[in-house]
Amino acid sequence: MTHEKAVLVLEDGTRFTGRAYGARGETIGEAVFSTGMSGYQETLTDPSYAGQIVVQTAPHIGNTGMNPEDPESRRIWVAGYVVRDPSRVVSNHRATRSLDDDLERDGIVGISGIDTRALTRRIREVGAMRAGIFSGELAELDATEQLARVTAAPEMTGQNLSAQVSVEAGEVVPAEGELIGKLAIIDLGIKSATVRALAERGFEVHVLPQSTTIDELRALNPVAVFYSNGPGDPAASESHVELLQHVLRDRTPFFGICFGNQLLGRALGFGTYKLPYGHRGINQPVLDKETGRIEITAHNHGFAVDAPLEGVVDSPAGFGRVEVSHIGLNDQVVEGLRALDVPAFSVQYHPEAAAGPHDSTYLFDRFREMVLENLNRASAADSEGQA
Ligand SMILES: NC(=O)CC[C@H](N)C(=O)O
Repeated sequence: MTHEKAVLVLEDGTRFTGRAYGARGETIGEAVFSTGMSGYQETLTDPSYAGQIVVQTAPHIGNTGMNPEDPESRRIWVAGYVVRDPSRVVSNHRATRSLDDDLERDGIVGISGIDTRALTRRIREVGAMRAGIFSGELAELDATEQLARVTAAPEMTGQNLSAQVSVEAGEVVPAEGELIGKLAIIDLGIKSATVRALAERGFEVHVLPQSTTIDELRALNPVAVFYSNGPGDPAASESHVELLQHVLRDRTPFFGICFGNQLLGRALGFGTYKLPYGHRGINQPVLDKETGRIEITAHNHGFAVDAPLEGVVDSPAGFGRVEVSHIGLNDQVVEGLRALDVPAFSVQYHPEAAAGPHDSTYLFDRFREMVLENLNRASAADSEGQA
């Protein structure tokens, strides 16, 4: 355990002095808190956290180390990491490394030993803010200069971060069991648990770069298109919204998760807005309006779709009727959308869990059913055409 000093500075001027943790140096990002008691490996490797300094409200992190099975992507993506009391001992039969090893390997500047409860309350009162962590020599930098560096950084609103996290070239994951067909995933920051859940349901999964064009997509001729979770502001992702509008016009079945839900909302003509401090954790109650069932779900979002919670409305962009399918019960936020005249739906939360409860895996089955129905309808129309 080091006693080297580190400082965390919020853009409202609040300062916390603690110990250096992970890599040394300086990092600036949006400070957000995650209430997950477990699953730090999945949180850290979720590309949706790019650009964010993650504060863990659970005080003791690192106990189970890092293992080769649980990463959600190829690296740690958080811009910075805040832990009250990092575990000094790694104790788990699956662990091959410590959390500290990976934080250092990926150059993640962190801070420990600060009052994470006070910090979380500050974020909850003021809202998500830009923050900086300074350690090594930079911990001694003048406080005014530290604050100036924080406020000079861009805010999360307006940022398009997809290119930073997406694959550069397409990757194919074979289907398990009976093959349904090719599924095109637009990789905006996909997690490996999502790819697995889709491959397990018979899709040959094509993970495509975020820059994929509609001509490239049509050339692949997929049975369906999927938009992943990912970092950044959905309002800054115009090219992905336009691509999705082509997909909807082609009537290719569509499913989206998290960022994918926000982009479906925008493609249908709704707005998106920034939540005061977002939802990040693994025990968020969500109502499925269709069944009346309440699911406990995994969340990680700072933005949300602005659509009427009740009733069926016309898509402002002309894609027919739409309804909000799921509602977050803590604060009545849109947690899912369903189009009634084109084969498309999405959820704002994480049915793939990783980490989190598995209440919502039925959504992958719903998607599979929708794709199969669409294929049956197309082949029935074909044989009618031949008769
Ligand atoms: N996990 C996600 O896909 C996050 C989506 C978006 N970046 C948000 O913060 O709301």
